[in-house]
Amino acid sequence: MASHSKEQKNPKYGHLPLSTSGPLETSLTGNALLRTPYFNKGSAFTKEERKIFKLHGLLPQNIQTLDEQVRRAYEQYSERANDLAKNTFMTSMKEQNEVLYYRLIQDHLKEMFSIIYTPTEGDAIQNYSRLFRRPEGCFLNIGDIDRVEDNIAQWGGPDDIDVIVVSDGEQILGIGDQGAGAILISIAKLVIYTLCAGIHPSRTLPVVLDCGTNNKELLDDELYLGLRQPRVRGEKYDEFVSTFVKACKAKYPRAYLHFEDFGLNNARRILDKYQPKIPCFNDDVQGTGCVTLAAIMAAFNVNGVKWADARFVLFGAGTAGTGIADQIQDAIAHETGKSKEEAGRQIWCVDKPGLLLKSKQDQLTPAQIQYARDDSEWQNKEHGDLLSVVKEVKPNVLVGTSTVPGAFTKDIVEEMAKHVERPVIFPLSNPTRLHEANPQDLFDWTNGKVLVATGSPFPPAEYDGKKYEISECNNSVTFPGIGLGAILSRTRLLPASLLVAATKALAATAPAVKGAGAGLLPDVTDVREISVKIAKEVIKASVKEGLAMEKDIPNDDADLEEWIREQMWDARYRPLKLVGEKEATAHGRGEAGTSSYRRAARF
Ligand SMILES: NC(=O)c1ccc[n+]([C@@H]2O[C@H](COP(=O)([O-])OP(=O)(O)OC[C@H]3O[C@@H](n4cnc5c(N)ncnc54)[C@H](O)[C@@H]3O)[C@@H](O)[C@H]2O)c1
Ligand SMILES: O=C(O)C[C@H](O)C(=O)O
Ligand SMILES: [Mg+2]
Repeated sequence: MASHSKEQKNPKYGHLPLSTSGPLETSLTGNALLRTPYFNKGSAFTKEERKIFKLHGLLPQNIQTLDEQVRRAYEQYSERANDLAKNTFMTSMKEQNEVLYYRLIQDHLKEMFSIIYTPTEGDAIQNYSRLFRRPEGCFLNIGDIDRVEDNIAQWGGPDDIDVIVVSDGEQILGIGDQGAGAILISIAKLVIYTLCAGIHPSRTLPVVLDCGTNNKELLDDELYLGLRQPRVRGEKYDEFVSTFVKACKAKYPRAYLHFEDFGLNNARRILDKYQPKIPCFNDDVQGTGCVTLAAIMAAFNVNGVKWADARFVLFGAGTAGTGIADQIQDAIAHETGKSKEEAGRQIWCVDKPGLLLKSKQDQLTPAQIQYARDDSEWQNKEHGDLLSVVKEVKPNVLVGTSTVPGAFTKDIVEEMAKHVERPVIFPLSNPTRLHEANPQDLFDWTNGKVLVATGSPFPPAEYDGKKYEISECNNSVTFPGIGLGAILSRTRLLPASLLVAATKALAATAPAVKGAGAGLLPDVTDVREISVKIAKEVIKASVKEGLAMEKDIPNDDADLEEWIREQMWDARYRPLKLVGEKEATAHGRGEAGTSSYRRAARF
């Protein structure tokens, strides 16, 4: 056992273990208790609880186990006609009984991951205003900046929130501007934090920054729920983001801030501004970079390519593409001792106008500029399209974050396979229909030589009578563990060194070396254990950098892992303890903000 005590030593920054065992305290009874998803056990309330919490007459007589409830719920789920209907079923389940919701997913993780997350969540986001039944999360209005702090404050006291996921909805997956529907990406990412890293579900806060939308379909839709106006940009936008960040810092000083699916012109800029000031993370830039780098490391272990010689072509040099480029550049520099500038010369970025060139610098974003090539290298060489670049560069690795479906054509892939023995090809654009290539085609076009990973889940490919697992190279493999490490160490900042530690921890778990047919990255069913490993390395790196505010972190590796596991929330019913009656609040999170609810939520 880890040697920490359960007392709160320093209420502001010191030790506050996220214990997840023992009774939950609540003042709710009767219908109010049944309607509070965090406490509701439905038919699983025990005889004793039914008496104490005044539930007689409100439930059928038979008392059931969580397993029995899961069986029934799974039958209901299975009867839904399509993936989107399954997604909405799961949303209702979450609104009724949180433990049952998470247990149901945990027991059918492989099957349900794509329903509650990418790609089906993308469809739910596109249909947000049509499928809407009940609000969840915090909706901030750019027209009402003065209210931001009050709005944020509604989720409890300074110790009550561990992680905030925020999106402004401008670039949701590869489906563009989804306005207020972006609240669902914040919610989905938080579900993954809980599911994959045991982050306590009541200590999370999903937020959408509603800045308007430029999506004409939404603006024309009379049922659209967000601000019906063009996106606000410029100073007002920056003031909105900055007010939001300040409010988070003021109200929840211990919370870790995760930015998701911001537009190309804002994602990197916002990260660069806040990364030196608060513990924050941009999932599309950094999470994607970490998981892709780990997958490349795994691929190099299989095909024996050396970092010093490797050539990379990145197609779609936007938020994710340049995030990946940065991680690759750092890895080359670290592995070979080359300068960053030299390392960058092994990376070729292709975007809409073709290869990024220095002569076009004024059209490039600051994140792209460092990868722009000297025009002199390309005189008399074709560089306007991906095939020409592949012909010249002869890359070992080709990554797609372009949102252009089918962009990795047979010609391009065959050209790549002519020059390298085992091409590494990652079509990463989500959702599924936007992938640059289908993994089965990649196997067929390369005579089974390709090493592949994809942004969304795919079934195994088959070649020459053999099955090949297709690993999901999605930031969901990394961000939960990074968040867990950041939260438990209460890291003051999240600099690159902590992300390097996370990437190495993930790469060390790669199964591909174990034999042909295995994927490059671990399977989603192993993700909780992988999150422990990632969190452990993030925590150690935070301590090493002098950034950890948590004082009670065990030194010994085994103790540290145990300490992490102990604080991970798990979907099971805990005994309830009545502590003085009150009514539930309207927003359905229980008595958020009152001490009894919060005590209950933590202990
Ligand atoms: N697998 C993952 O974990 C993961 C993570 C983040 C993003 N993504 C996916 O990557 C894609 C891009 O996301 P983003 O946030 O970087 O978006 P973005 O808008 O910031 O970047 C997209 C880039 O692709 C370029 N592009 C568009 N059309 C092109 C074309 N015809 N040729 C070449 N380049 C073209 C754009 O100019 C832009 O630079 C999305 O589909 C997203 O779902 C996947
Ligand atoms: O949300 C995902 O599935 C991954 C990534 O953050 C994306 O924007 O595509
Ligand atoms: Mg994203």
